[in-house]
Amino acid sequence: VNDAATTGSGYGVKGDRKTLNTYSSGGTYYLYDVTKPMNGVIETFSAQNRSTYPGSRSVDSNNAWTSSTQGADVDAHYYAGQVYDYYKNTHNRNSFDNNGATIRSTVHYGSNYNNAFWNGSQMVYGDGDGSVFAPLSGALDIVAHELTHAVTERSAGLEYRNQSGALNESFSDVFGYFLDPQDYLMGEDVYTPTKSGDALRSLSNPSQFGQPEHMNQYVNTTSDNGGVHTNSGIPNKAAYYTISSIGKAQAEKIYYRALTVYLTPTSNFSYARAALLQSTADLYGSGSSAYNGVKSAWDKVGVY
Ligand SMILES: Cc1cccc(C(=O)O)c1OC(=O)C1CC1
Ligand SMILES: [Zn+2]
Repeated sequence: VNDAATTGSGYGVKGDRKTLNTYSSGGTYYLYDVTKPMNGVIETFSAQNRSTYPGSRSVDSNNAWTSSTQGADVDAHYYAGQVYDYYKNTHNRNSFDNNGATIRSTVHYGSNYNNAFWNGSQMVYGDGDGSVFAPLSGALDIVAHELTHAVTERSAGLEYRNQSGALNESFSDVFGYFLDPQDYLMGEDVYTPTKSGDALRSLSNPSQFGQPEHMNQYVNTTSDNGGVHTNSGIPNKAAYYTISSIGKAQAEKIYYRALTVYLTPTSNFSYARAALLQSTADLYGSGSSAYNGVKSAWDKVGVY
């Protein structure tokens, strides 16, 4: 029996059918994707509802990943591959470290765990409790959000507190939008599965879910590392104004350049405005409509 890259199929968290890049060895199939360039590997594990990672490799006997508990594994694997492809094809970045680092996800973490996070080496997803969240890897914007935390960590390194932390959060939400641009909502595919129309956050209307959207509404607090998931509403609104005025194609180049060339661990909102304007000038000129779009976006949220 020889080892080989194989193609499987399965159902995601929402019951949607997906084709999967898998691997067969010794008669067992693994969620192990070896199809990416420069040996970039994507691999998915299960914590089997314990609070340890990475847990054990997700396996299947016949490469048909169709059981109800495999949806989280299927989506974590498939969406991580999509995010890899986005960063490679759109920004020529080879994995989160730009050096082909293996992208590892662990699903079924904890019990009824309503969280997802990048732990510094890998992505980790809870199954949710079925009321607040369905399994969290079931949303492409969440997977992109988590993997962008890794990109940020390996580039700007924005410290996860106060304004730099809110920028860290915002860049993850903004790239979540770039991956999943049908709407400006975050996490809507898995948030409150029994209730429609709501989401964790909105880039276009941060205040709809309790976030500020202007600098004069900045929340000074010690909770949540200085309100990083709250104050991200301000740069998120600026991103919304930018995208809706200059379009996604130019916006994503500007945001990627700011994140990887100009931002630093202690950058605040005002520095982010400057970094995005400099990136726009580098790419499209300081007299471009893109430059005016970025400038007016940050003017509107009161950051100078
Ligand atoms: C659900 C959740 C809880 C705590 C932290 C994060 C975090 O990754 O910051 C988190 O994930 C998100 O915010 C993703 C975008 C929906
Ligand atoms: Zn985050």
